[in-house]
Amino acid sequence: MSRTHQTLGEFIIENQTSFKYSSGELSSLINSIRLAAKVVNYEVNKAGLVDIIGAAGDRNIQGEDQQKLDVYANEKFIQTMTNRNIVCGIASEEEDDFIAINSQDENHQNKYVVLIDPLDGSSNIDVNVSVGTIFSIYRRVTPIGTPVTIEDFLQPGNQQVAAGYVVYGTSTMLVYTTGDGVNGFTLNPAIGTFYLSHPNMEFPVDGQIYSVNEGNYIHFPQGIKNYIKYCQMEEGDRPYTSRYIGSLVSDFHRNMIKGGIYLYPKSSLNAKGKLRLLYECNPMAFLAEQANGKASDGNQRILDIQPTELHERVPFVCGSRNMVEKCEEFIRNA
Ligand SMILES: O=P(O)(O)OC[C@H]1O[C@](O)(COP(=O)(O)O)[C@@H](O)[C@@H]1O
Ligand SMILES: [Mg+2]
Ligand SMILES: [Mg+2]
Repeated sequence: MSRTHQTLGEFIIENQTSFKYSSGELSSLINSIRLAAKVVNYEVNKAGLVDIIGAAGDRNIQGEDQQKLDVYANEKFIQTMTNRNIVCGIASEEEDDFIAINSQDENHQNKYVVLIDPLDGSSNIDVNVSVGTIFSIYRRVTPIGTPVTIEDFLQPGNQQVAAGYVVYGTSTMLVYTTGDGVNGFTLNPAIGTFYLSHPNMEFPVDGQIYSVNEGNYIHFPQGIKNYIKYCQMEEGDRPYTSRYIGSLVSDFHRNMIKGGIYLYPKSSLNAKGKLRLLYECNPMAFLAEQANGKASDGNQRILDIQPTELHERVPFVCGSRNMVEKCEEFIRNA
């Protein structure tokens, strides 16, 4: 039987040369993320049967109760990338500070740092709703063979060399970009191989879905309230459909396929919104732009924001280009 789908491994090798810094190092890094994703997927799929659901008992630096699967996924991704000696530094939602990996060893020639949200959508773990992993990759800016510093992590999103996510849903998919479009790979669990199932993914420029936690409506700025009302009005192709899974990865993935907008605005509850710039908004914004979509904080392009802290938050508006522009218009005119 001739195989119709290319494997992720074949795709990585075939496209290695189209990557301007191509030395095989980034390919090995994506491969190690692929491996860790399979290990985490195995646990996610049997969450409920094994002691992997519920709180782990600790809080992360953001004051959130860490779920057991947050901790497990964090360990697996860090372990895999460290064991394969493929990065010089890692920052994670579940780690207070960045981790330097052998970077002070002058023989250590690794150039990349990775920022990761090991388990996205933690509130959905125990209720069997899809969750994800998000990753963002940069070339270090400090000299090779010297210890990585915070500078290597606080780079604006427009300096990312690769970004992606894994969605653990009805099927498990790995979706990523190296700045040359966005491609999606589906895991065939029977043989543990990812196959190219969604080549050249693109946001439709317009959509009919809006994704926001309307439970926070009264706390939203007037511009956001006006935009939500606009989405709900009987006019033209509206009202749009409201869909909110509560896992950024899953809401983004659906909206990229069907057309839609995801909002996590600032509010009187969270002056800067909830989502983290470095390992949630920057990677999703890079993917969105590579898929002909758009991402901003309501005013400024996410990828041009200069980060100042590892776990800083920003308001997030992301999705189909025309929908994001309409939302920005409401914010400007409020
Ligand atoms: O429950 P809320 O306030 O609507 O927040 C949901 C959002 O928070 C997140 O769960 C934050 O991510 P983590 O689960 O990685 O902390 C997003 O995935 C999701 O979009
Ligand atoms: Mg998250
Ligand atoms: Mg998380």
